[in-house]
Amino acid sequence: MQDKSAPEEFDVVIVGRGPVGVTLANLLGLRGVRTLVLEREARTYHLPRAVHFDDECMRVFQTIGLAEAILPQTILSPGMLFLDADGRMLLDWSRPQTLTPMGWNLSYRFHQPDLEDALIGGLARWPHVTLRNRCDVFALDQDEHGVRIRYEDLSNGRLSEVRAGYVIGCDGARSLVRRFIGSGMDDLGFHERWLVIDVLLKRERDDLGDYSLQHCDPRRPATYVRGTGRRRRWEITVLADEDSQEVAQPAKVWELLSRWITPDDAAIERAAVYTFHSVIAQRWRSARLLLAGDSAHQTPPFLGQGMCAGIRDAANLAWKLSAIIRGGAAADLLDTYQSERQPHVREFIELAIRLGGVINTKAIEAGLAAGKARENAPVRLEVKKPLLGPGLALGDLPLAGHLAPQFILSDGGRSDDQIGYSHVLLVASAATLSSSLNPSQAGIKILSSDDAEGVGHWLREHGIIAALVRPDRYVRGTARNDAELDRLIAAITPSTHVPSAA
Ligand SMILES: O=C(O)CCc1cccc(O)c1
Repeated sequence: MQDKSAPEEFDVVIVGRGPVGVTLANLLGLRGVRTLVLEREARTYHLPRAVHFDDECMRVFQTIGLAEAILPQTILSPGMLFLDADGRMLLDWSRPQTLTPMGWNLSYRFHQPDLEDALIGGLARWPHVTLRNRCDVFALDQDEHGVRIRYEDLSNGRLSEVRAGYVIGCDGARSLVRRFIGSGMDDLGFHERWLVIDVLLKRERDDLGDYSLQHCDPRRPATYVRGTGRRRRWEITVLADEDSQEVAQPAKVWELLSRWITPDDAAIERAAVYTFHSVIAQRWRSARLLLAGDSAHQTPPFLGQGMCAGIRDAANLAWKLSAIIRGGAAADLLDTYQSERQPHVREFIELAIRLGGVINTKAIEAGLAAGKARENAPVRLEVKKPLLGPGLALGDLPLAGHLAPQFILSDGGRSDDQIGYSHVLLVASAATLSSSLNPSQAGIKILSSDDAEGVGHWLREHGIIAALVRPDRYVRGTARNDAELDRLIAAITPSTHVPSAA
């Protein structure tokens, strides 16, 4: 008979029910990992925070089977224009309106509460995933077997404890889990107060446009972002001598908005001063405690990449956790989490800071290495996706650490749906594999030109005969010849593959 006083056991406890925590919970749910999400607040925070995500994020939402639920809640972003104080275009960051190699559009705008509802709704599919709201974690004690998590149920003041193999802090900028890890923060130097104003238009205002706008007026830089439906956001710099509370008062807010809208046009949903930081935690892991999302890194918003970085953390981390918990992989697999993700997120934060420099000073050439400004023409900005940092990628091989594309299957479907959240070996023909090499025995799926014609084209384009792609869709390694293919398959030890879900 079970000892009634024994605490409940989970494989993973996630602290924080924001988009990063709940995406992670869905990924772990997919892999059969027993997961508990503990959230301090009662229900979805009803005000918007993040407003933009990219094609890679949508691919993660596809992986957890929620892209179709999320897509109707989004609008496509045509991009962002940087204008000088006289309205002349300095920098053009238009986005193609076609599908990218990820199989999705490059840029989506959304209302965060809608996204959170879809992600939280998705948890109901996993009987082994539990969400507890109004549960405030206050203590984490690690021993060699796991972590003891103590929390207060804020609805009745009752203290409870559970045990877990791992605790992931998706608990935001002021993370409690980070405090228990004892991590300091590397400061990348950008800390600015901005007034963030969300409004609901009372009537259509097509003249405001669909592009996001950066008003690079050194006197008072400002950002405009078109949201979904009638939602619009302005972010306006707070000047050095201004008081954060006073500048957020309705009269002052309307004064600042007056060049674009008046109270006849819109109602203010929220106006609050935020300090945008650029920091990265020095330690993302201490044994069984890990960080993901804003607890690990914070960026100025100018690239719209803050939440995206956290979703990437979740996609990188979940398959590694499940390989350890369900596949018997060694725990040092988790050492590759920070080493891979930190340089990647750092590159995005540094670019966002440089963009912030453009917005503040108009100094395009100083701010960006994006090409020379042509006479009377804006510089075009193209943002390249960074590479994964050092970790599992077989770095001396082509494409290692890059994202692999998603292919259209012969039956019209999408390759990620066939592959799932698993490793896959891309080969021109399954016959390429000698009988002694059997990746499927190691739980690795195989996708060939027979399944999707694009596979062969892509391999030829890069001069390779095979590519091993991880569950988070990053290329782990490739092969240019049979010897390299042998090496690639040998690298897929049972310690790092993800077993099929129960
Ligand atoms: O790329 C877009 O359309 C919006 C990105 C964004 C979101 C929020 C603030 C900001 O400065 C940029």
